[in-house]
Amino acid sequence: MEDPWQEAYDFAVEVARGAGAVIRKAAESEIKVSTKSSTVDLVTKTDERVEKIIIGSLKEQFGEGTHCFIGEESVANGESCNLTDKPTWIIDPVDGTTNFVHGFPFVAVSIAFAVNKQLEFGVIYSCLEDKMYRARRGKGAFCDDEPLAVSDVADIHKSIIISEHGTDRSPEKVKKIFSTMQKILCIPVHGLRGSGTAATNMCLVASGAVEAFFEIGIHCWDIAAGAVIVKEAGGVLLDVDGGPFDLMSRRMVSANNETIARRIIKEIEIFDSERDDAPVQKKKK
Ligand SMILES: O=P(O)(O)O[C@H]1[C@H](O)[C@@H](O)[C@H](O)[C@@H](O)[C@@H]1O
Ligand SMILES: [Mg+2]
Repeated sequence: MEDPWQEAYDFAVEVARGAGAVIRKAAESEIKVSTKSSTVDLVTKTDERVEKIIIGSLKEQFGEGTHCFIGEESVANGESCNLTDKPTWIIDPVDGTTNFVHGFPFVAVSIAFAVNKQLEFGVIYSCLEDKMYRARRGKGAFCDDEPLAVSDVADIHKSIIISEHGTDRSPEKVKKIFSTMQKILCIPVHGLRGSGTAATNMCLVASGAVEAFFEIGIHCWDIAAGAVIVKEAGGVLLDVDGGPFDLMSRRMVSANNETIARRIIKEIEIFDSERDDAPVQKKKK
């Protein structure tokens, strides 16, 4: 078959749009909040409901047996987080749950699709802004129907860099995060930013609004769709140690070019973050 995944890509766009409409509606009512890995790792009924809607629609369309699913809330409820060679959907139903809870206006639905562990496409619907970002491997990245291109800034002094604080507040990690940010700010760069959603941050790299986004502690569902979008917009993805990007490693630098990425990497104070695909019995509580 010449183009086996086009139908899946088109369907993912429609599913993401529908999921975003559910989130927008839910944002109008009272939001009940629970916590997951820490007291600042928030989850709501909407996260769970939207994930069920997305996975339910995908299963109905493509069948249960042939496709696999890695979803943020399913993993939180004990399902496996192993990426195999099978066609696999990687889903963050509400990226930016803290923003959603507080009414901070960046919340995204993130859906990616991988085959043979290679990301084939990514769809990110920034649902409060009503912007649909999408990219297919080898076929370009778009916001709505406009092609996306990363910024051409090569001088770090003329850049804006995004990072986030994540949801692990152990003092030694927070210290490293702030020390890294301080060093980057003092390069100096034009500014540091953060939208509160990794998916949206990657769209900002892809659209040229910022030069880079890096984070340690994110999960595969936060960045899988964004990884395709950044790459197809002409950007680069690296590990925070300068090695190749590894989707399951929970760390990443995405940038408009390698010069900017490697300049940031020089300043990053790396800390341990257990891999998404770590064997379950070995996972720390
Ligand atoms: O809002 P969720 O889906 O939990 O994802 C956020 C993640 O939990 C945080 O660690 C990151 O800093 C945010 O950028 C994520 O997008
Ligand atoms: Mg997320």
